[in-house]
Amino acid sequence: MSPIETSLQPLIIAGIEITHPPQKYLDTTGQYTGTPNTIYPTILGCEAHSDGDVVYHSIVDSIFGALTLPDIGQVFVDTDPRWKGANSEQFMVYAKEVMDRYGYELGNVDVTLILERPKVAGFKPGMKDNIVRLLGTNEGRVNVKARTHEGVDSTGQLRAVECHVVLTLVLKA
Ligand SMILES: Nc1ccn([C@@H]2O[C@H](COP(=O)(O)O)[C@@H](O)[C@H]2O)c(=O)n1
Ligand SMILES: C[C@@]1(CO)OP(=O)(O)OP(=O)(O)OC[C@H]1O
Repeated sequence: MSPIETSLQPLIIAGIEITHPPQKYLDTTGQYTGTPNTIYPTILGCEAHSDGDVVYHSIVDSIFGALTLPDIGQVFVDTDPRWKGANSEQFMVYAKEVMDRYGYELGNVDVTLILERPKVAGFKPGMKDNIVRLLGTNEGRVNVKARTHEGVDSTGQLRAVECHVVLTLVLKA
């Protein structure tokens, strides 16, 4: 993540644009302020080749992993101009198609988003709805959690966002 003036795109998480008031951003490199360890307010954006949707990318990678397939970066190469600024929904659609083709459906999925700020509690229902829709499942099988990194390392300093996904696939009858 970085100030939106640098990222040139907003923070998109599980298909939701995370609109928010300026957050206190700690730049330990001094890249933006010229002064290391300066805290200053900024609207955050996501630096990525695509729209950088960390939740969608992590779910796609988990599906590929469960099917013992190559990872998302091998399937959607991050130098390919087709994915520049791409809406990551299409990666989810593709992963669902692959899952179907292999004869599997979602068992359940538990997403843990690690993001210091902004707070995302109000966005969780929309995130969940999008995942349910794209994986062709129901709301009893999808969980979205969030937590901070308690100020520690690049995630705690708002320069990064992390996502852990635990997912099961079930062979279709
Ligand atoms: N970006 C975030 C991070 C966390 N939350 C919610 O805040 C609660 C407390 O999180 P801690 O890491 O401080 O324990 C928890 O319920 C998270 O869901 C959030 O909304 N946005
Ligand atoms: C899907 C891709 C495509 O460029 O998205 P990126 O925005 O580069 O994001 P990342 O999750 O770092 O790597 C996966 C890429 O394959």
